[in-house]
Amino acid sequence: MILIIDDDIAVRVSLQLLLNSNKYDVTVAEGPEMALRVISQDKPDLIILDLNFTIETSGEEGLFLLSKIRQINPTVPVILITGWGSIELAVSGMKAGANDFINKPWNNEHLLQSVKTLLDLQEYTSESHTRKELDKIYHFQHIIGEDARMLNILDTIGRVAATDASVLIMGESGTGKELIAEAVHQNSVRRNKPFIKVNLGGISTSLFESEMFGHVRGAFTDARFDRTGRFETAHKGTIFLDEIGDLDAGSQVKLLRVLQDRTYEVLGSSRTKTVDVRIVCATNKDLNEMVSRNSFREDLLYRINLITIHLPALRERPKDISLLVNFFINNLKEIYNRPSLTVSPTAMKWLQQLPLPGNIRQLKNLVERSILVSKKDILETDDFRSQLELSPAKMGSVQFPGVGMITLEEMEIEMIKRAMDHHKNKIARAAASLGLTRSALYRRLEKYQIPYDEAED
Ligand SMILES: Nc1ncnc2c1ncn2[C@@H]1O[C@H](COP(=O)(O)OP(=O)(O)OP(=O)(O)O)[C@@H](O)[C@H]1O
Repeated sequence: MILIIDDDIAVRVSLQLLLNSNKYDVTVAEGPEMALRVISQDKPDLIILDLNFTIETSGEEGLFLLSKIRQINPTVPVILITGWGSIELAVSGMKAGANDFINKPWNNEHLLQSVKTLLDLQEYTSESHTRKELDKIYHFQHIIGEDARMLNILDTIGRVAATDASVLIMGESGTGKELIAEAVHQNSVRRNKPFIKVNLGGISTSLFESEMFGHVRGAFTDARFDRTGRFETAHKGTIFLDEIGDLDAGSQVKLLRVLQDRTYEVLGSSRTKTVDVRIVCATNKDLNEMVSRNSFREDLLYRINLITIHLPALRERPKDISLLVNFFINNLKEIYNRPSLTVSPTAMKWLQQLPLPGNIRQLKNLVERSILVSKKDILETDDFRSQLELSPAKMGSVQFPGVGMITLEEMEIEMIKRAMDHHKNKIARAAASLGLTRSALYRRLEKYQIPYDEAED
């Protein structure tokens, strides 16, 4: 049963009709007292709460009621209804534990989609599965990983793929965000419809609208032909918004509007179009931190993060390194027609100790380059080491201090401290990442009196 809480009879009736005609049982409550009674006695499956439910109270009473609801039932999904002018109220409501918010006047399709998504999500309870079990239920063919955190992630995306919940994938560059986004689509009912990837980092502010919503001929000086926007191409399928943290403030508002109402206008045309898409976003930026710096809109964050996946860096799951290396080798064996290719156990151990700031992408490139350069069937540490030294990822993000700012010795001390810190004082790993032997690292730790624990070796 769905409980609608609103003091406006017109809202109650129209929501009730809409939900009834879509086969949902509905109970209505016009005030807090009745609402709390229904929640305690009848345990609704979902609640729709109008935050501005008494005109004089500017939403305070609604927020208070929400906190009461959460005390009685911490898990029942709550959808808030707010006016466009009170987006801050919606954000406060999300912080207080609501699951979604809809603006008035609402779009029926969007409201029904939100109701269905939240009810579907409630049905799934998490339990741990082995990789074998997951592969029996879902399609994750190209995703390698057996680390417990990866299994958890695969389990989550398998379960939520069937719903229309928005998914936000966070993780460093090269950790497999795009692969996970594709898996969400492939495991959903939308799998036979388009999967459209848009790299938001690569779209300039001036082109954002025309790229995303399309334009008609003559909409602006260079618009010589009609152009179909990405949302229209993705209709009925999934849109993957990559690098969402790179979107400027103006484009954030435009994106928010379409995610909010599922409607947009093609540039140069006054017709409003409706779109039905699943939203999956990815970023390697910390969006929460960006919200606190006011460089990312909080209401937009709440629109995209119903489900958030944090992909671990490869160095946090070193056991997956050997699985990945074998997977890449097996693929490349066929491509390069070298059936006996393999990696020596020592080389495999060495690879597992690498910090790999470029994550899986860097490992994949490293394996491919090493195979191309070495003509041997059994690849040894040196085959990989020589290629790693040429790897752009190794130097990519390094910023050196200006000449005269720091001595070579100070730089060496700093790098050793960082490596020790990064590898949690594990001497062997820190040494490998610095390109030193263990005894060479010990000598330097002694020389510079950097504290270490031999038991950690
Ligand atoms: N779990 C995995 N198993 C096998 N291959 C993987 C896995 N994760 C990533 N890869 C491969 O690593 C490369 C990088 O992955 P992907 O592009 O998905 O990363 P990303 O996190 O989206 O990177 P970026 O942030 O730079 O866009 C791809 O070639 C992908 O096929």
